[in-house]
Amino acid sequence: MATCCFRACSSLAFSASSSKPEDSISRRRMSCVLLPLQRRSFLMKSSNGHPLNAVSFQDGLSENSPIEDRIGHLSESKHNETTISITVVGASGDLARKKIFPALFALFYEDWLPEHFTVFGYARSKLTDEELRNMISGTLTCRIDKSENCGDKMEQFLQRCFYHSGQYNSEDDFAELDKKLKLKEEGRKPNRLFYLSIPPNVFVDVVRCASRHASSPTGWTRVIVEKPFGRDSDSSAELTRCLKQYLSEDQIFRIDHYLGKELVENLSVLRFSNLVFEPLWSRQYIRNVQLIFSEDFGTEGRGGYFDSYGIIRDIMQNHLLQILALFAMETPVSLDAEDIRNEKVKVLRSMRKLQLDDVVIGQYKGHTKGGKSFPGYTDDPTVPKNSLTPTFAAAALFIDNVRWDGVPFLMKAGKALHTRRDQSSVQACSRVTCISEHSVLIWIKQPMSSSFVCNLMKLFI
Ligand SMILES: NC(=O)C1=CN([C@@H]2O[C@H](COP(=O)(O)OP(=O)(O)OC[C@H]3O[C@@H](n4cnc5c(N)ncnc54)[C@H](OP(=O)(O)O)[C@@H]3O)[C@@H](O)[C@H]2O)C=CC1
Ligand SMILES: O=C1O[C@H](COP(=O)(O)O)[C@@H](O)[C@H](O)[C@H]1O
Repeated sequence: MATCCFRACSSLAFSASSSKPEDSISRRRMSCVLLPLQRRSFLMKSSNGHPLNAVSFQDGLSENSPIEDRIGHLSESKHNETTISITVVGASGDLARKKIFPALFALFYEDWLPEHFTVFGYARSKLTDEELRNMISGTLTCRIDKSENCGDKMEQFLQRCFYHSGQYNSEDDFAELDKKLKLKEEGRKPNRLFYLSIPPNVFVDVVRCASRHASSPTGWTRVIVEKPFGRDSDSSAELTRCLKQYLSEDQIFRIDHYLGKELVENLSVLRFSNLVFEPLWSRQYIRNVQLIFSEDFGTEGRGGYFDSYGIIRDIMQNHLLQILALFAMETPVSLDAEDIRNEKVKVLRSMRKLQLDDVVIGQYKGHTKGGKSFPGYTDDPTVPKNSLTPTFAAAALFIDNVRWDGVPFLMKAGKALHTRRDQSSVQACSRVTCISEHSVLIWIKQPMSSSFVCNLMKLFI
């Protein structure tokens, strides 16, 4: 169940980041969303069994009234109503700005948030509510099918966004956040969601502080955790152990947003629902598989997170490995999340231990092109000058099973490369018929309509 929600949530949250109108959020995918927030029907129940009733949004007493008065007064009339408070922790950062706030706006625009909800940004940076709104308003787009009243809707959404500055390990700061949340919740039964858009080394601090001082007293409390989940197996296990001191497993939603890319979601359907592909999907016809992540911009101020992890932990170990597993797995018993996960695990367990000789790493340097200068990785002020963190890596991986024996899975990932960012692709090339370069080319970042190119002539020669 949790996996289903996490996949759906990631698709929902991140499909909102594109500015292309054809990327409209599909209602099909929304039907399995992490936040069961459909305003009109509210048939789904939250994890603690409370229904998410429709609520009305009224301001109640004036801002100047004491908090207790406001809450006390309102709770008489609203104690049966439910509200949701979404706190984006790390609100000043790249992910929050580019993807999370736009995704929340898209939900709001499409009426998928309950009538009463509040969004809080939380980070150490000192910002006012207005500064947060200015920051995020630049990334909100009306890329949804109909863009009527978009400006009004943006304004309404921004008015529901607030900011609280605090340290990630300060219980006092989270207690202050709790007071502000209560004020906005106005006596309604609150459900609270914390989206951890921060480097993993502060996950546990935040979860400790939030669960002790800012969890919902009567509704559910859930936490979305971003990858990477630790630096290695030991730290990943330790992270899970620590999180579980404060949360039960069904409160934790782990996200890999590449699973939400439309084509990644459709990879299983492509394979298992099209009889033409499945017989060709093996060492017999596929010479190699390439998974390429290529961005034409660098860290741009994200060194605080990136430098401790590097490109392998940022992209390869999670996004690309997830795609590899989906690409290579055997037919699952069903397309249910658990069944797919079981098949993916089998692929990962069949993988040969990576040899150093099969890996290349690098770091981008500054250069000048056409009179314009491009900074190197260590020119980024958030990166230590002597950093050796890789920003590029390429590796040849092998799966030692009957289907894939001897077929290299080539992974490449890099920041600040020459190629444009929409050139991530999965390539498969027929062993027998690879006259030109590609037999099957799957674009991950492109909209569905132009993202799958299949040269049937070559496949069937
Ligand atoms: N950027 C993206 O596109 C994606 C990112 N992610 C994941 O999201 C998480 C955040 O990524 P992103 O937003 O890019 O990262 P950022 O570097 O932008 O960091 C987010 C915020 O965390 C705080 N921060 C940064 N470095 C540190 C540090 N060393 N210690 C404590 N706080 C710090 C900063 O806020 P302040 O100083 O104000 O407290 C910053 O604004 C990561 O786990 C990443 O893997 C996942 C998918 C996509
Ligand atoms: O997880 C991450 O992904 C982004 C790229 O995501 P995309 O959806 O825009 O392709 C990457 O820039 C970032 O470094 C990484 O943390």
